[in-house]
Amino acid sequence: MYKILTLNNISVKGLERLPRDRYEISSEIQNPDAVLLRSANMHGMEIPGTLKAVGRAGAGVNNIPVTQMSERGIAVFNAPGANANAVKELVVAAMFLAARDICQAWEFARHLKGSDREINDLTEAGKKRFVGFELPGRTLGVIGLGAVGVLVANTARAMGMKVIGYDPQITVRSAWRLASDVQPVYSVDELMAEADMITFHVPENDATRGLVNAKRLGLMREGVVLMNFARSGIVDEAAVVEALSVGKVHAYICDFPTNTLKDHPRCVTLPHLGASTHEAQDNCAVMVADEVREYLEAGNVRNSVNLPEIVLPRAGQGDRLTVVNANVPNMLGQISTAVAEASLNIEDMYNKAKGNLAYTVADVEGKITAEVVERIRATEGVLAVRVIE
Ligand SMILES: NC(=O)C1=CN([C@@H]2O[C@H](COP(=O)(O)OP(=O)(O)OC[C@H]3O[C@@H](n4cnc5c(N)ncnc54)[C@H](O)[C@@H]3O)[C@@H](O)[C@H]2O)C=CC1
Ligand SMILES: O=C(O)CCC(=O)C(=O)O
Repeated sequence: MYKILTLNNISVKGLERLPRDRYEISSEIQNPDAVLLRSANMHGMEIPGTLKAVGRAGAGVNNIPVTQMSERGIAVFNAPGANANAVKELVVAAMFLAARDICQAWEFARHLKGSDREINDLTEAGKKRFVGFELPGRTLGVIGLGAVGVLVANTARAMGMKVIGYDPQITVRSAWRLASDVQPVYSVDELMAEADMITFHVPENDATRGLVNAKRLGLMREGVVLMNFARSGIVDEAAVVEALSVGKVHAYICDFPTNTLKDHPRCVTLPHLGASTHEAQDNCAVMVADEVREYLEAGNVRNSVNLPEIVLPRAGQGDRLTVVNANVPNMLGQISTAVAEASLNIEDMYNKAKGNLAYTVADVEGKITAEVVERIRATEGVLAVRVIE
């Protein structure tokens, strides 16, 4: 029986992928084989010695101590693209919220007092405060052209906007999907200087933290609109509030309320709703549950952020050995020697590296003994060993 610890509510559609005769799932389980979560913060959490996999039902993994997981040979999975449409739709909504001052106008209307005639008079007198602008012809800058950024860029093009994009590590898959008339720029500064509206779709990491700061705000056009549905840390909030207060930034719409932002009249903060649609929750949960199940039951790796992609069809009737190890020389030699010296023939084998880690899957003829496992486990650089019958 595999034990799954959930740290957030995971859609039932996803949990249904883990059959109850093989999986015990609870938010309080001890000694879990895997953790499933959404935005729960795993930093500082005691990592159970039994843990083999972490499944993030979403895109961003900055709430997971990935380095620490890698050091223990624990696979971390996510659900790339599974919530991208949900985020895109909210970003498109944000563009209209900002262009037409919809939240501010609604707030004005909600506070009107008097008879309906008086309210009508106040409405007609007050509406000039909310004259907006239209999107066609405006320039949208998209930083990060991955699953979300590509959808946002393509939709903005379809709405008649000029779109410029920056992503020095764009994948071939994203490049294929991106509308051909989205124009690339080659630096963040260039994008910031040329856009009327800017949207961020990058992970939060050392390279993107503080991406928007006072210096960069100085490069932007007067009355620029900023939208952040990526992570709060990529924006220096104090600098943005200052720029909002002097009118340099027309509006900041984001998914991350803080005390600095939530009451500012030109800032709209939503409660991290980007992925909060039934469809996205189902998509993410199904994708990540399938990935974790395939890893636990077959040792195959799909969509891991720290292990290489390895999907090896099962060869023969014998055991499958899986080893996570440091990506250093002679690991494969030592693993296969341990197997060979136990007189086990390897029928099929796959080894691949990703960053600091390497992963090996080997199907052998016959049973792998506890002695072989212990020998491999004791090898310097080996982080995790499993035998799948
Ligand atoms: N508000 C919400 O509920 C959600 C927020 N997110 C956030 O949005 C981020 C992006 O999501 P996806 O598009 O699904 O991820 P993705 O991994 O498909 O795309 C991220 C893109 O950013 C690019 N990138 C990385 N560093 C960059 C840099 N320094 N400058 C420019 N581009 C850079 C990558 O090359 C990649 O193409 C996630 O990491 C997550 O933090 C994602 C989904 C939901
Ligand atoms: O699960 C959620 O609601 C948050 C989604 C998110 O932030 C992500 O996928 O990176």
